[in-house]
Amino acid sequence: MPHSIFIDGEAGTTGLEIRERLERRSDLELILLGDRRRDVEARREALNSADAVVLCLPDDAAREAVAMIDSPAVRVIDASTAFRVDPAWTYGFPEMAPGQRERIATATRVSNPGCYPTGFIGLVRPLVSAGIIPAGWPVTVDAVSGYSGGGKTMIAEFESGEGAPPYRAYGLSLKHKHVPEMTRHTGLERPVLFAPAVGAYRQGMLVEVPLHLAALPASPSVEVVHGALVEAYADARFVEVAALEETEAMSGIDPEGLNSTNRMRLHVFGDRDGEQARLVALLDNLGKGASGAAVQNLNLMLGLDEGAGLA
Ligand SMILES: NC(=O)C1=CN([C@@H]2O[C@H](COP(=O)(O)OP(=O)(O)OC[C@H]3O[C@@H](n4cnc5c(N)ncnc54)[C@H](OP(=O)(O)O)[C@@H]3O)[C@@H](O)[C@H]2O)C=CC1
Ligand SMILES: CC(=O)N[C@@H](CCC(=O)OP(=O)(O)O)C(=O)O
Repeated sequence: MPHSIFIDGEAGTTGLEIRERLERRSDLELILLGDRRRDVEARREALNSADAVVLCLPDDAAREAVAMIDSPAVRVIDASTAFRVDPAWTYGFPEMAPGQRERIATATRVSNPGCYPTGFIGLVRPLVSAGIIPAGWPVTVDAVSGYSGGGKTMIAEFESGEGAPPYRAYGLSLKHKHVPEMTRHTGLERPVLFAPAVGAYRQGMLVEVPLHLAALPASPSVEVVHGALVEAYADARFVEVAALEETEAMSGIDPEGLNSTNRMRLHVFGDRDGEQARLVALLDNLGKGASGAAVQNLNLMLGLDEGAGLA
């Protein structure tokens, strides 16, 4: 019998992309509310009758939805920021650490990572674990996202034709909602300095961590940093590390390069005998950064092939 799945927020940016990935599958059956999607009683019934629910809602609405679930049998994936540093929830980044995939598979509450944190944690956590970046190190992350990262409201702003800028730096208060998540799940002790920006293109992102290698305790080379990432993701299906030869031949990197996939590619730029490196993650904010990751987690929680329905 197919597993029944309810996407709360089915008509939003993230919800629609999840729906597209699920509705062509015969092993899953979607509970769709259509015009009744804002009807609290209809949602309550769907939230309690599905085998698994994926919440694609703003934070407050996600908290309310979780409070509406009485059935202990329902498995929950939340795409919002609400539970990403909540110890009662399992962080849904299967490639993040040994054993994480298994923890997700047996969890009833999984928080789907943010798009920027997926790139940042993907780049930095293995280096902290390997002792290359000390836990107390001050770390900076710069990033640019397509405007779909801001959901329906930002899409409307950029597609209205009413003068949205080609590029906008934001997060200028240094209190972006992703900072606690980035800090917690890398093992860093100081809040990460996060400098995000949004560009006038729909989808895809670059997340970059500049490193002064010579200032780090062991003055690691570009090859040592790259080697630690290669080792961390040796068995990963959706996270890859570009070969140094490939990276060295690149003169630019397109944030749209992995759009419509659930993949993330990590790069280590810099001279092999140099003192600096630029670590850059490329991903689709709506792929591995949101909807693709949610489907990957759903597959794991239902005991299915991790990559079912994913490119
Ligand atoms: N966009 C992205 O790249 C990413 C988004 N996320 C997270 O996913 C979640 C959804 O974001 P996104 O899809 O971009 O947002 P959108 O604004 O595109 O969609 C939000 C959806 O939530 C529904 N909704 C809003 N308030 C309520 C409510 N009180 N009760 C029921 N439904 C409600 C809306 O319904 P209606 O259709 O009726 O308006 C809409 O379908 C957010 O928490 C966001 O932070 C996570 C990673 C990346
Ligand atoms: C361009 C843009 O505005 N992006 C969003 C983040 C998108 C995202 O990942 O939101 P989650 O918190 O749900 O993960 C922002 O910076 O708030």
